[in-house]
Amino acid sequence: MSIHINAKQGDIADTILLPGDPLRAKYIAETFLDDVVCYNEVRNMLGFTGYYKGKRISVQGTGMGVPSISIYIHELMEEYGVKNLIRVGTCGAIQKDVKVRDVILAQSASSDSYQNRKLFKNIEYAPTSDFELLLSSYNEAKKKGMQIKVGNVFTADSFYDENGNIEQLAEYGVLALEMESSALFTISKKFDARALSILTVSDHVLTGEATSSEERQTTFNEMIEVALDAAVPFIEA
Ligand SMILES: O=P(O)(O)O[C@H]1O[C@H](CO)[C@@H](O)[C@H]1O
Ligand SMILES: O=c1cc[nH]c(=O)[nH]1
Repeated sequence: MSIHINAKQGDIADTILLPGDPLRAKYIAETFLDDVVCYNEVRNMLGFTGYYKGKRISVQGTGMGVPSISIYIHELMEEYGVKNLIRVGTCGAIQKDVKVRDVILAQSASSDSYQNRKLFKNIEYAPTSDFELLLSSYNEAKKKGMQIKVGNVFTADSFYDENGNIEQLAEYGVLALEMESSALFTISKKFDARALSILTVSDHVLTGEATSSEERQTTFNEMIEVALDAAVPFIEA
């Protein structure tokens, strides 16, 4: 047991999907996995382990923002030995050619979070996803005929940001805003684990367009299937 996850050793697979929303974790487990066991209900941050195409995999809600995901991934890697972590989240697009419902593979994550500045002091550390997981996901998305985007995302510390510099981020190639990937990429490196974020564009920050909940469900399914199929080659048992 760890402070925020009351699973026993061995309850959590070495490969895990990480949605922000714990109910998305439940949806993924119930829709895509077989022989599912719920291993965590602490704070309702649900975690499940089951089988996908015969391979053992877990799915765990992380909550919203850098502090919340940092707690869960730290405990998953330090206490339970998790080795492959794939965030399956939503984001807001800030480029004209990135459309609502597109799926983005986050190659890297810029951020205004203070966490890495505190950690690295004067160094501008560049949080980067795992290349092998990125490549595997890209190939799976192409196999499924999806228009996948790959690039830098922005991990924002505030959802409602009065001083957000969206235009400059867009000018410098950032594709979308979300709230967890920079911490996921940074902390996973420390634990010598692989990490990637796959994000569905739920809304467009420039135009205000947003998906309906039904549409989101279908697009989420594409993202989840990419994540699961990309993860399979990395699962040992
Ligand atoms: O849909 P999730 O995975 O929670 O991701 C996005 O949605 C939340 C904000 O609404 C933030 O956590 C952001 O990163
Ligand atoms: O963090 C997020 C998620 C969706 N849309 C946004 O603008 N920000």
